[in-house]
Amino acid sequence: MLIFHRIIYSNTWQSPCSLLSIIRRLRCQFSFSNCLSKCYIDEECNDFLLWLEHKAGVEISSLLSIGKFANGRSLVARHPIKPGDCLLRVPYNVQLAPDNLPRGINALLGDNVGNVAKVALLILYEQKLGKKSEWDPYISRLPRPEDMHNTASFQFSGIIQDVTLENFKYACALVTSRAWESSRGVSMIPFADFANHSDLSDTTVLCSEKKQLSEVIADYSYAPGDQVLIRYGNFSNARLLLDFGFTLPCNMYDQVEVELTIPHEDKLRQLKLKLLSKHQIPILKDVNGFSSSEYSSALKEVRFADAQGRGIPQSIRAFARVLCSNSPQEINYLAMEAAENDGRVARRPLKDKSREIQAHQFLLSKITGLIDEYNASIKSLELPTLCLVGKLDMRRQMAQYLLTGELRVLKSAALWLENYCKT
Ligand SMILES: C[S@@+](CC[C@H](N)C(=O)[O-])C[C@H]1O[C@@H](n2cnc3c(N)ncnc32)[C@H](O)[C@@H]1O
Repeated sequence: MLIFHRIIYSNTWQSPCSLLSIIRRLRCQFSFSNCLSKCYIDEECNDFLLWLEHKAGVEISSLLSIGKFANGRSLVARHPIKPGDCLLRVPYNVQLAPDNLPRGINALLGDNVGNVAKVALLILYEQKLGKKSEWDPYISRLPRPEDMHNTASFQFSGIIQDVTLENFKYACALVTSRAWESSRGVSMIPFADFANHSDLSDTTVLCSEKKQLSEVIADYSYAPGDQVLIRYGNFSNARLLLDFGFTLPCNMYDQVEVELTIPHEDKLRQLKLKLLSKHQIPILKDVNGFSSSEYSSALKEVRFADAQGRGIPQSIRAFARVLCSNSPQEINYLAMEAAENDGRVARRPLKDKSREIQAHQFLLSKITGLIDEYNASIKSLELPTLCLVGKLDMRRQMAQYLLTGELRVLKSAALWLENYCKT
């Protein structure tokens, strides 16, 4: 996956000033200032900014420089910054996209080669040119393979000679973790790609087709030395780990994929499956047309345990109601009710309260089972015999953040379900 950007349709785009954004701003400023003491200016990387400005023929940023933090390089305020200031502006002509690939290589690529693979091949091509590459000051400052932790796997197309599977994987990981979706397919945006991510930041990379540039506008005030964090997207820790090689200690976008299945020994299985597929609950099929679970849905943190709150997704509850029905009459009734309303099945509480509670207790037992599994996994990471150092210890911490974040989501759902069953 890639980083998302927003397209600017006018020159006066501003982020909405909602209560959420005010809370985010306060929390962001707290987390920015937390990083201050650990920042060092990366002089070598700032020579690269001068080179980029020279290549672009325009100023890219007068307010930011590249600093070194505990979690790698990042953009840092050079001067006081106020909301609305333009933090950086990178013209399209100094961005790397699939159309930068030399024609000779492009001609060898079939239609099946995607944009990420094309930009990855472009990076490898420029890397091979070394100092002769017009992009060398940028390419040589990209992270090395040993600095990366992405867990995504890739298809190898074997297009260019001397490109090994290992360095192709590395180049694809570079692209997925630091390129933006763009009108040119996928674009590496030098300098902007030194910005680190925070789930709490409202700041994103904006893209103006009219001005042919990408820009970042400040949403907050910064003092010199503050780290400027942007939001790559509303990404869970699982997604961050897979595509970017890091996780956050408390990620507000964490979610857990819950899979439910109708047992094969259930005599009403076929009737239930028919009802579900007829009424907009998609039945999952794997690539071979088989399925180990009939239903899967993303569970997000339930912020208010109060059973009256929005609670867990309606579609999961609907599936549980169908799953727990125990007579053809009950199933027919659900079909009839769906037809009489908006066509969606089992969206209303079952008339028989004890059956409604049963369906929710079934969900609660599933989630409690998952909680036990998560607790066991977290415990196994704490074993004193598991003596990990350096990179491995860092990866252990990433796994811990991932598991504890998902456990938090599961616990919030379990609490909501308990309250629902009680009341
Ligand atoms: C777009 S680059 C940002 C610049 C990068 N830190 C560097 O040194 O070049 C994205 C990468 O930065 C790192 N990163 C970004 N945000 C982070 C965060 N909040 N915590 C830890 N690592 C982060 C991850 O390695 C990620 O793949």
